Amino acid sequence: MTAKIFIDGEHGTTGLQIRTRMAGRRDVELLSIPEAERRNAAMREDLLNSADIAILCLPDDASREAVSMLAGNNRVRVIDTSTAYRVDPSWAYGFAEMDKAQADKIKSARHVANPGCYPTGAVGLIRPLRAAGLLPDGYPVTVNAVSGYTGGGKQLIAQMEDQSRDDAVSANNFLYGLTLKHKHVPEMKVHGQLDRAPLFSPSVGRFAQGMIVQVPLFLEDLKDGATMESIHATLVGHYAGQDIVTVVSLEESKALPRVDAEELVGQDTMKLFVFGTPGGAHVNLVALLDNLGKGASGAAVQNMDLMLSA
Ligand SMILES: NC(=O)C1=CN([C@@H]2O[C@H](COP(=O)(O)OP(=O)(O)OC[C@H]3O[C@@H](n4cnc5c(N)ncnc54)[C@H](OP(=O)(O)O)[C@@H]3O)[C@@H](O)[C@H]2O)C=CC1
Ligand SMILES: CC(=O)N[C@@H](CCC(=O)OP(=O)(O)O)C(=O)O
Repeated sequence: MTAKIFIDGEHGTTGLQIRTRMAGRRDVELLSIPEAERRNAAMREDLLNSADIAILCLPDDASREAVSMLAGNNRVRVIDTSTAYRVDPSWAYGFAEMDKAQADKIKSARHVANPGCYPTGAVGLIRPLRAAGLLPDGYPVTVNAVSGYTGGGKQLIAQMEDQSRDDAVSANNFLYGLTLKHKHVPEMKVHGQLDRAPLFSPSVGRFAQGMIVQVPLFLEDLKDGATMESIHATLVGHYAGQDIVTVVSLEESKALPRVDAEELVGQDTMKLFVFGTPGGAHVNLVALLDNLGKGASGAAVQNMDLMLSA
């Protein structure tokens, strides 16, 4: 049977990338809204209610509005790519590799919240260490990251690419979220299973897609005896049995002169690294992904496929 999919926000950055990934597929029929009508509420409501799965690629408020347009409809399933429902316990968190039970939760869910790009990296690094008891209660977790500028959607893309605009950004690399209240902090805390909110400092570089997320750790403040090797082995064990999140071997990581934020552009996978020196005092956990791949559109398609496989 062909599943009817409506991408609300299909003409935006995330929506377009989902459409590209669906091209040529025979198992799905895309319901589409003309670009000029993208904000036509009556048309959107009609299309949303006609879909088997609605994928929302909208700002938070518009996502909430779309969900309210489906009130009373018990049939349509929803994947929301915004921040609106990511810590809502009645929504399944759409990070299938997060733990062994998550893929089945997504398969059977009516409502799936697609993770944020930065939390995909941060939760991917932190959660296995919390689950294994290596990262103790009270540990002050910090998360530093750089994203390609498509992470900021159409607005930031225009500011970075069109220098004639009044609000053009000329910087090649800038820090933001300087109040340390970024909207991804609650999501990192809840799904990273942290008891303290992490300190999160994001930045943007002058490249379209790609992302590096870093979680540096002091070994002496982890569970007694934690080493670079035991942390690496914990990550390897956690991600065994699937091929979307890979943990790079310590040998391979040791030989790397640098990590390129754009390495996984166009791919829907994520790589995790453990950097440091054997016997040293510190490790740096690093996640590498495409903000629009495993960080958004790739993950949404992965979640859709899980839901369709139920
Ligand atoms: N870009 C990324 O890397 C990631 C994005 N996300 C999330 O995905 C969602 C979409 O982001 P992104 O694609 O980057 O954003 P864009 O700004 O590129 O696209 C958003 C789209 O939604 C449309 N839209 C806005 N308001 C409404 C409304 N009230 N009714 C109907 N359509 C509306 C916009 O139309 P218009 O052109 O008229 O504004 C635009 O087409 C956001 O919640 C974002 O946070 C999640 C992870 C990563
Ligand atoms: C570079 C940039 O601006 N990135 C976005 C996050 C992109 C993302 O993950 O989006 P949502 O969580 O909104 O879905 C930001 O920091 O707000």
